[in-house]
Amino acid sequence: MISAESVGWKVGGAQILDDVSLTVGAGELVGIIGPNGAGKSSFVNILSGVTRPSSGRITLQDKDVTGASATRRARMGLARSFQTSALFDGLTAGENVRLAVQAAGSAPFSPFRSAGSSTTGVIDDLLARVRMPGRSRTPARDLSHGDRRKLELAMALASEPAVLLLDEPMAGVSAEDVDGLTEIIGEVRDGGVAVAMVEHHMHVLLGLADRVAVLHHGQLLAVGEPTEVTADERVQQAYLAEAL
Ligand SMILES: Nc1ncnc2c1ncn2[C@@H]1O[C@H](COP(=O)(O)OP(=O)(O)OP(=O)(O)O)[C@@H](O)[C@H]1O
Repeated sequence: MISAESVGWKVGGAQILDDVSLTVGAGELVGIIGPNGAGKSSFVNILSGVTRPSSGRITLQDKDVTGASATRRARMGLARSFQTSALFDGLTAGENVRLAVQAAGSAPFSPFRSAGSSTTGVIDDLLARVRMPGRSRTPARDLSHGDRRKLELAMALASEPAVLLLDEPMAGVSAEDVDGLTEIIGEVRDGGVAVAMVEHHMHVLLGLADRVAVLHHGQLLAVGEPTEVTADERVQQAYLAEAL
């Protein structure tokens, strides 16, 4: 679904990413781990089109998108969530999702268009998918941190993406909400979406991911099934001993 081939990224003489290759297939969840500053967010930015790589190639659904903007990639089926919140606090949960649904729709985007009944149905479905039924009228600013992350997920799912990139979706979330988010993300993957996810909650990621990719100093140190990767001595030395 999405593929990075020998991706490199240089900034001001610093080699942030070096020869990184990784593919995420439909219905697969690949966890991206690595110490702080390893290049995980930079890699997600390159996959999503926020940053152009200095070398290498990105393909999305078998099409070369290396030079394509984030907007174009979104139209081609890619959605992402950010480390920081992207919600409109002054709007309700339902209104936030409605904006995402309308932005994803084929009709010209108008945030001022009133919600049609079909859009309302889609909004309710999306809120139900993220375990927030009946929260449509709650102002976003009144939601718990965990519910905010779920709402962001609902908004990312509004475009019915083929590929979903998640950058620390559980950062700062309570243990109870971590369980809920884990279930939701697992269901998204089981629905056939290719999911790539950066996450510091190691036990969650190792339990959820089909494969794990370890970045270290901008290079791909290892990639494989969670048990394989955690048993890798180089990975343990580089990272896991301190993280687990
Ligand atoms: N726009 C930029 N210009 C210069 N250096 C950058 C830029 N973006 C990232 N870096 C550097 O690239 C390295 C990797 O950063 P990145 O945020 O991708 O790491 P990370 O693995 O996501 O870290 P964390 O786990 O702390 O979020 C860091 O040394 C960072 O300072």
